[in-house]
Amino acid sequence: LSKSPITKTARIQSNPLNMYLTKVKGMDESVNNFCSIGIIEILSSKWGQLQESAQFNYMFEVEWLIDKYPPCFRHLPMLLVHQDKRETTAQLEAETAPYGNIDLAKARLNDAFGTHHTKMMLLRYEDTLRVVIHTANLIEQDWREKTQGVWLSPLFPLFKEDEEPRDKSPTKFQTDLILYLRSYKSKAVDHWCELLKKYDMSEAKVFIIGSTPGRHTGADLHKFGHMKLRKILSSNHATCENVQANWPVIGQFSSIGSLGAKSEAWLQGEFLQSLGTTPKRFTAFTKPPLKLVFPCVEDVRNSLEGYKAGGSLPYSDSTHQKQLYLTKFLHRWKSDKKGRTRASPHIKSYFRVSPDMKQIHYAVLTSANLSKAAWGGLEKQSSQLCIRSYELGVLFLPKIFGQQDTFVVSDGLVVDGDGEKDPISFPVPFDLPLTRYGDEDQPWRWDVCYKSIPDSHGDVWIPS
Ligand SMILES: O=C(O)c1c[nH]c2c(Br)cccc2c1=O
Repeated sequence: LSKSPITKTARIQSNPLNMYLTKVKGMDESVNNFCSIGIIEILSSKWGQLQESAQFNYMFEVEWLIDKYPPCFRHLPMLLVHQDKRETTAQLEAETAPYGNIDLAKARLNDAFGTHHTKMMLLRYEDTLRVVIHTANLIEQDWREKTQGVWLSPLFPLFKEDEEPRDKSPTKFQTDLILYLRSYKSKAVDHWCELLKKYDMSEAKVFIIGSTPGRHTGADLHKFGHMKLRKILSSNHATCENVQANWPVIGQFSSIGSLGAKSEAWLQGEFLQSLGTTPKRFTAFTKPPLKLVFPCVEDVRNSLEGYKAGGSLPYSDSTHQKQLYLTKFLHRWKSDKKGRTRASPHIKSYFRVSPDMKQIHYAVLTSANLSKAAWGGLEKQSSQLCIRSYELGVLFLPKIFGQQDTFVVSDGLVVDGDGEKDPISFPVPFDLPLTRYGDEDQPWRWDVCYKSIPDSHGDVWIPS
């Protein structure tokens, strides 16, 4: 370790979590070297000879996507899984018509409030398969100047001929991913379920947190949404001696739904109950502090994209006016330590941290914004969970990664120690401690005019 007494460099394992942030165009290398990755690298031929792939997402630019694959892979079979809405289907049918190798699969929705948010790539190589769960739409602007999150699975090997295929993951990753995929009830998606079964996923160390539209009850009550998270956080996988009731829950997202007239209705009710669950039996369930991270108008105005970044932050004023209580929970998007303050957030991440913000009990990377449609709303005396959208995320628990109790928060001064015993730091996308909204700060709303102060491009924002 360095000799000089002042610079404390902690030996921290580099990236055993396989958790990345997306590269930001135009940012200096230090930003783009810290746990960063781009779509070209994800799809690179360095991982092996691709055979076929599936892209689950919400927004697609087909020509742009094809161009991100290595030329030698662009003719291979590709499945695009998208939401079953007229305009999306029409657009995709038109854009994929010229390509004979691209098939489409619809994710049926039960109602107009549901969305297919899930962002996942399934990449099958000659004798390995990779799962990528992330937060970016398959459009150029989502991968250029925003902060997005990407979890890369290991390259799962095929089971050997004489091996009995079974879920060897310590987190039941394979079982839960297939259960989620079966909910599409789609032949094309079922093809991938059959493929996934052939791979040894013992190295998958994250838990699947998926949401699928429906009213989940009985044995399914804890299979999806915030109730799945509650179930895992109450299991011994989540045992953590250090965690206390006063450890805050942090939610960070790029959109907010209608959460009810009072915070106790859902936000500080069932949602915080789930995210604040621990295996410890505290006397009564004491609500932990809740801190929310969502860009204020100034954060958007000063971003690399300027007000246009707000086009991907679809929080509506009419919704906000019904839940002004939210403002007291809100914190700004600030990421100076990672040089990402101006890279507007489209990532969604949730944490439980120590009051001094140096230890992390758990981390979630997901497509799910702060909404009941995504996480689910309990009904019928909490006997059923109503979910409207498809969402997919992964939960990181320190124990599964061989940590004693928690992940640590690296303040950037890290040396790539790869010793098994070195603590693991989680690449938290924003600065800790958090920065509260100032008295004059307002949450960004995409249907409000901002014309008194021009943005970083000299533009104003006049929503149509
Ligand atoms: O989670 C996502 O990917 C998104 C969901 N809904 C959106 C709307 Br509505 C308008 C603009 C951008 C998005 C978006 O990015």
